[in-house]
Amino acid sequence: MSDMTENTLQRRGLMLVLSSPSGAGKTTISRLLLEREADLTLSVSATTRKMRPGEIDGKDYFFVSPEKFAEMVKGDELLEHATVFDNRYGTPRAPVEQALSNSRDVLFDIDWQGTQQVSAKAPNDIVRVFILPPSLEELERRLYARAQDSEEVVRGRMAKAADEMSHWAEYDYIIVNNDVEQSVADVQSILRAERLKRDRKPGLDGFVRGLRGA
Ligand SMILES: Nc1nc2c(ncn2[C@@H]2O[C@H](COP(=O)(O)OP(=O)(O)O)[C@@H](O)[C@H]2O)c(=O)[nH]1
Ligand SMILES: Nc1ncnc2c1ncn2[C@@H]1O[C@H](COP(=O)(O)OP(=O)(O)O)[C@@H](O)[C@H]1O
Repeated sequence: MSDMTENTLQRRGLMLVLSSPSGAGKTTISRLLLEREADLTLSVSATTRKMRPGEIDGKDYFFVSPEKFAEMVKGDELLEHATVFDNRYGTPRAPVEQALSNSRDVLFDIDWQGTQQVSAKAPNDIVRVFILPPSLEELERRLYARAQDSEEVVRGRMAKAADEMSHWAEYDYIIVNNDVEQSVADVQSILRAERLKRDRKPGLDGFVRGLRGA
């Protein structure tokens, strides 16, 4: 008789990456997802950018000096890192490894550069979702509606949007963020299906052999 305990079917945690041009709604979607998915942990990035009103150090980002960031890179403490809008961003490695080994899924809000690096390091564990705005006009409206960036910053982000969006084909799933509730439901569907994938359940072979009486 093979062991048919839940343990046999425990799956490896997966790495769910959300990318989008700035202002398309990634942060909004991520927050709702984290409220609704108990097994999902956010990877909190380190960044050298300034804190925005309402942001919390250690929750939204680890806000660090350029010197501290350079130290983290040198000490190989980051799983990936990149420069975006003149600021440096990176994913601390240790919390991600810990969450995955505890069978938790990890949510990453990182850009295409970071996605490429994580894809190269963990091709079997990564699930990549790209979020598009319904239109360029709406993207601009959302950047202004957020009202946290100056006109100059918004112009810079709009100029960067086309560049970011040129990487859409490097992602597994594409969501057009018209309606937040629909977008969150779509990401939940992706998560649900990906969690059921055969490859994520190393104990499946023994389990099925047991069912077949082999
Ligand atoms: N490669 C990488 N990109 C990151 C990381 N954290 C955030 N980003 C990206 O950096 C960009 C700017 O993020 P942010 O300053 O929060 O602006 P926002 O996207 O407008 O909210 C976004 O595209 C994020 O996805 C990270 O750890 N690594
Ligand atoms: N589907 C949507 N419809 C309308 N406004 C949205 C939608 N998704 C996000 N927003 C708004 O757009 C702005 C940018 O969203 P945010 O989540 O901060 O984007 P990002 O993290 O991609 O930069 C915020 O003011 C947010 O409330």
